[in-house]
Amino acid sequence: MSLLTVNQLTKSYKTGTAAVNHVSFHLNQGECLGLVGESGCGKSTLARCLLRLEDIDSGNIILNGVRIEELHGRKLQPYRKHIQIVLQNPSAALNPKLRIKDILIDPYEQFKHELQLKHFTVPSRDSYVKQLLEAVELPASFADRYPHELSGGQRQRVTLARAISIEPDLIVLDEPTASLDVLSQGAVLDLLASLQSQLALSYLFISHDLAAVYQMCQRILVMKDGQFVDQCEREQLFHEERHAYTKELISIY
Ligand SMILES: Nc1ncnc2c1ncn2[C@@H]1O[C@H](COP(=O)(O)OP(=O)(O)OP(=O)(O)O)[C@@H](O)[C@H]1O
Repeated sequence: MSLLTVNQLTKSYKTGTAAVNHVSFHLNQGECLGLVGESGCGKSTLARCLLRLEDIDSGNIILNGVRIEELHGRKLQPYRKHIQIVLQNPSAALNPKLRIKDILIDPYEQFKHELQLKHFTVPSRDSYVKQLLEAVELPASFADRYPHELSGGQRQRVTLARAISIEPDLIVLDEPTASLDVLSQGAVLDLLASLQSQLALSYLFISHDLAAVYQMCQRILVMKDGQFVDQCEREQLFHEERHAYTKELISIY
């Protein structure tokens, strides 16, 4: 079943041509959909449009059967809890002045009146934070630390814990392992896969790293200059009939 359907989405900035240009795709419930393309092709812009962090020029974004592209403010709020995002740089994503426990409780505080959690329970704030840290394989004692007291890989686990805390349907992973060393990258990818099955999550997995995309995703979209030039099932990624641009990306990585 389609969780997210995007029709002819276009977004341009005042400074140039369309960063995302008439893009259409769907993402199924439980799927990990890959999005690859070189720097500047429009991946993050598309991600921000899906999160409604940007207004779009035209097109539709349909989430769980509801058109959300024109919703604003309080009307958009109920849909925000269905999509979360994890960004490349966990240091920038975490407020340095807050302890990890306060960072992790924040989305819950924001949405608690409309949440129906199936996996986590909230008998107390401490217990909930402990469950979240456990889910991303961090010690409970990290609750009292500040972000700068964690390694890059541990900080990325905290951003993941925050993203899963309200059990969204979809997480947009925008280069989630790009700032990590190779060992941490592998560990975070394994964790993402295990969280996906435990929490029945769907992912839009944006990455330069074709090996990671191949490992994680069932289907792959290839973007160039704001448009999709190719798409395929995972098994077809290295096939001869791929678009010349896909082959170029494969040859680089
Ligand atoms: N806020 C903005 N104002 C003006 N132009 C922007 C803005 N954000 C992005 N762009 C432009 O839109 C295009 C797409 O950028 P975007 O960040 O979406 O690419 P990307 O594929 O995510 O790149 P990367 O992999 O390097 O993050 C680029 O030409 C970029 O310069």
